[in-house]
Amino acid sequence: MIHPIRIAPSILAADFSKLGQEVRDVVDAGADWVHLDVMDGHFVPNITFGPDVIKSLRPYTDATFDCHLMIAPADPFLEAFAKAGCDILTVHAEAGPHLHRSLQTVRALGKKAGVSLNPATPESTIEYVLDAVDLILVMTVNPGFGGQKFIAEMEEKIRRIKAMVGDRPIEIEVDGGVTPDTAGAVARAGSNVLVAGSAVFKGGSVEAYRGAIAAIRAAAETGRG
Ligand SMILES: O=C(CO)[C@@H](O)[C@H](O)COP(=O)(O)O
Repeated sequence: MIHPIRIAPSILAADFSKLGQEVRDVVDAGADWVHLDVMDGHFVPNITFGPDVIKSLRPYTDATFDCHLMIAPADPFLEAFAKAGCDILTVHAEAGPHLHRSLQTVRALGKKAGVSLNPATPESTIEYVLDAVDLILVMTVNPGFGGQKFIAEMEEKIRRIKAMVGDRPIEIEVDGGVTPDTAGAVARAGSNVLVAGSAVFKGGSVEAYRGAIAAIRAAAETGRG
């Protein structure tokens, strides 16, 4: 199944003193989804925000809230994130022993279920949950921080995941070091959702966001074509 290219700016790189306005601006600038990086200081060595902050951002846009839960355990918090207004809830394959149950819980809450893989985690880890997922998030950096270098070896992993997914209607997302320079390669490998934090927000204005999103989209669409 061919999904459209979607650009999902990560607000991890936005100005946290005016997050609501940043969310509105980045959607006005052409973002398809808003990517929300939830970090717990335990699963990853950084802390960001939780469901209350996401709930406070919800009125700023109707765009899809793509929530990447870098927390362990995730299960006790899934309902709170669903109620906060997340549309997609992505849990890490490494975050708990009962991945299939976590994914089932997300769908039972009426949300799209995503699974994420750290760079060192092989794609075989998710072979038996493919029918329980709507999205696979391939980390192209080690999670925890923005502004890191894209790990080029992940292109092969994306290709393998794309082949494994086959005709299933699963979106393949990449996250970490995505810029106009790397977008073509990840789209060619088979991903259609591109998360970008610093490459989008570094400009600091709506016009700069618009230019960065357009450049990433053009590179991805050209790379795919
Ligand atoms: O989940 C993460 C980091 O853990 C990402 O969403 C980053 O925030 C992407 O940032 P850039 O590499 O695009 O700056």
